[in-house]
Amino acid sequence: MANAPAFEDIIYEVRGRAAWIIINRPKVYNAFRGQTLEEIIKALHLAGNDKDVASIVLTGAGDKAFCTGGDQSAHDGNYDGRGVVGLPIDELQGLIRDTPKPIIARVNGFAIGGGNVLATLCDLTIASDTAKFGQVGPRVGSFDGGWGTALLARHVGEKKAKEIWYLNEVYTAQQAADMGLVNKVVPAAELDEATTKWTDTLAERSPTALAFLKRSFNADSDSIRGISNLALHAVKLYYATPESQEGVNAFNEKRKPDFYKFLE
Ligand SMILES: CC(C)(COP(=O)(O)OP(=O)(O)OC[C@H]1O[C@@H](n2cnc3c(N)ncnc32)[C@H](O)[C@@H]1OP(=O)(O)O)[C@@H](O)C(=O)NCCC(=O)NCCSC(=O)CCC(=O)c1ccccc1C(=O)O
Repeated sequence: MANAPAFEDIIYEVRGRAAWIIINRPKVYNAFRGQTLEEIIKALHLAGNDKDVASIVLTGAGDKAFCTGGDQSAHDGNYDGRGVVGLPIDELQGLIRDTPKPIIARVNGFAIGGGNVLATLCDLTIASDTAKFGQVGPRVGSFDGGWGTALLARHVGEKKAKEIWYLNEVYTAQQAADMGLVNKVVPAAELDEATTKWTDTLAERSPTALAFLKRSFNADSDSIRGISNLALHAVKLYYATPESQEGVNAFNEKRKPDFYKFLE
């Protein structure tokens, strides 16, 4: 690939007519730090502007995780990068919607926290039968009050979205498909073949029709962008509190958080 930037946290590959963006931090279950998001943003621009690329696949390395959200070991009341909470997360989330090519989440393991939000934002989701989905915010001192709640509720309905966020259960790929969070579940061994079948089909479709369809679907839910921005600034204030820090510390210390003292 000519002039491809050097990446450390991701792998960027063009396979046929599809660009594959693979989060490559398996030791932390493909959790992201500031640099990871910067690299995904660069890769999306690269793929979006490449005339040989018809669609984009976002996935995680290995078989344990798609992405488990923010790297809790790089979270000290703020993450370690650029942006409102030390992550350019709003920029990435907006870019997933604004890139005019279809983006497929290939979910190969845990899609948790901010990783679940990334899958929620992708145009299509294909999952291995071993994948697991869930939200953890109230357990680890975080929340996504924008795309992660409002767009999720459009996919699964508001009662289910509340259950996901309030109870923090882990759902199987089939349960996620039944609730509308996943388009297709395939045996783990067939995940790449099934993903490639989709990207081959997308490569045969009219790119202009696909781009207008994507913009059209987005136009209807774009008011969530403003809510997301507001919620990001709210979460910044929350991250500065001992209550949020109790959640992060408990995860890093592998113990249950003690939130009782914060009840008002
Ligand atoms: C994913 C689990 C449920 C898996 O559980 P289990 O199978 O028991 O494995 P573990 O032993 O827990 O984990 C294995 C190994 O991986 C490490 N790890 C896992 N997840 C993370 C992580 N997120 N950060 C760092 N490290 C992680 C874990 O420590 C283990 O390492 P060892 O060295 O082997 O001990 C479970 O792991 C789990 O629940 N993980 C927590 C996930 C989490 O807390 N994620 C962060 C949520 S908050 C977030 O994502 C916000 C970031 C963000 O994008 C945002 C910010 C502000 C506003 C909006 C957003 C937004 O998301 O939109």
